[in-house]
Amino acid sequence: MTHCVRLLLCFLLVTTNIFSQKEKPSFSVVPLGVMGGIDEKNLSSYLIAPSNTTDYICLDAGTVNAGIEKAIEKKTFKVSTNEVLRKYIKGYLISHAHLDHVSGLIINSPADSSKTVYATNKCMEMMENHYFNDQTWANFGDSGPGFPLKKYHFQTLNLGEETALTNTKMTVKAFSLSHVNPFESTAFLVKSNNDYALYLGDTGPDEVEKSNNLRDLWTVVAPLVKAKQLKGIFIEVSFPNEQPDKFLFGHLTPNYLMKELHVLEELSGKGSLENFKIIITHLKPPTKNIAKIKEQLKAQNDLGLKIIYPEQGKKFEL
Ligand SMILES: Nc1ncnc2c1ncn2[C@@H]1O[C@@H]2COP(=O)(O)O[C@H]2[C@H]1O
Repeated sequence: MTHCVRLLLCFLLVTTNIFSQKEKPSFSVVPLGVMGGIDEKNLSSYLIAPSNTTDYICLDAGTVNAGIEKAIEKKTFKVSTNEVLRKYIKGYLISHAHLDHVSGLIINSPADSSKTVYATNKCMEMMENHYFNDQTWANFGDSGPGFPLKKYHFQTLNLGEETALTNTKMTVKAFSLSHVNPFESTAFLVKSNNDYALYLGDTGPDEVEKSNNLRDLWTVVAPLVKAKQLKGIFIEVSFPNEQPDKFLFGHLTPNYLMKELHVLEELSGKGSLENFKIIITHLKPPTKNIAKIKEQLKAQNDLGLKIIYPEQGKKFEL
């Protein structure tokens, strides 16, 4: 073998290795529901697991059963609906107690297996007092009113504290969001090995909510963006830019999303969001508004974001 050929082989080996390392995914995501209303078969709910495992945590649970069925139809899962529900889903992280984020959990609870439901204090109180209260629904939890059936362990998350997600190798940290101040929603920073995914429940922009919650969150995750450890951000855009601030109801538009992500970029460094994966959640019907949101985001994407529109039942990697 000539010297040149040896050099070429070395170069190929090194570059293939670099590229394969760079592209190695950390998380598998299966959206069970992606819309911000009104279709009850397709409301906010995202399964996330370390890549190549079926140890999923469900981020919000607006739609569960219909989403699993769609995933089976799309050949994402090759087992029964019951097996996905009972065995693959190891727990639920609930961002806030609005019905479009919890109705799937409530309706599926009689058929579910024993697992943990994680939420911050106020959200947990609302779920206990208004849903799993032995009146509007049987109390499948292990605390709260009536006769707790103890199927679910209700685990309250302390803000900013790293908490293990039982039966997975992932952990989570919760951060407060504002969804029509003073009503709170939550962002979840999920960790697997040394990589992270950030999921935001419904949120308004700081400017409209008169809050620092998003700036505080960007400050926490900016070093992870810089270090390329944050693999993607799930964030909502509910309305097109034409929606007046007074009718935002604690949500974002393309203008406000881009404003917020510019704050993140200021903190993480110029160019740091190029090709960064932003998964757009909670698009609200009608269809013409959704088309408008997509056009506006495309036109306003001056950060070079890789914008992803998740599809119900279709798996993707981060
Ligand atoms: N004051 C209001 N008037 C009309 N609709 C509202 C009002 N507050 C909330 N909503 C709607 O109720 C929905 C509840 O879920 P969302 O936060 O996704 O979006 C909210 C709005 O679409």
